[in-house]
Amino acid sequence: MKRNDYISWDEYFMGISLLSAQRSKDSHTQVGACIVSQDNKILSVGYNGMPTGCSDDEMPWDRNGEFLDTKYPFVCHAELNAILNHAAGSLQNAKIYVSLFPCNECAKAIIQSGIKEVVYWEDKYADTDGVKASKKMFELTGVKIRRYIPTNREITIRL
Ligand SMILES: Nc1nc(=O)n([C@H]2C[C@H](O)[C@@H](COP(=O)(O)O)O2)cc1CO
Ligand SMILES: [Zn+2]
Repeated sequence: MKRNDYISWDEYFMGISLLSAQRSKDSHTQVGACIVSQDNKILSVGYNGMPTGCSDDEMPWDRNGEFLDTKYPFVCHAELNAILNHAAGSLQNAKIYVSLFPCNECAKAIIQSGIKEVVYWEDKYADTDGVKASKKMFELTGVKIRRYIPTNREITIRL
């Protein structure tokens, strides 16, 4: 008989996004992204981190202070990493599952790469101009945005 308590596609891809976020060295906000084709094949994953070659131990992780003493000019967002990690092929008509709503810079990269749907977990920066700009661009370009509805399913993975 067929097993029927298997996880849904949404749970699977959001779960991978949340697991990827666990790789982040950012102590304040860990973000994960998982890009999936129209027919539900995983194309790429990413999380927020310093550019390759910029040591996690030497780069700043602060949120406040002089701009150049903070993480902001340096850190590569989860969505951009996932897009750039997709070395070959097209992201046309793909979907991106993200643990945090994309900023305006990532929104541009999402649109330009051909991704057509954004499924997000959290939108804690909804009041910022960056996120407002993202929503404007997604609306104008017909990129669908959808909040992931938590199912409260608990999965324990003992590592
Ligand atoms: N969508 C996003 N994807 C991301 O990867 N990030 C990253 C950049 C920083 O490393 C961190 C946000 O830091 P904070 O301002 O919450 O301490 O999350 C941030 C956003 C928010 O737009
Ligand atoms: Zn971003």
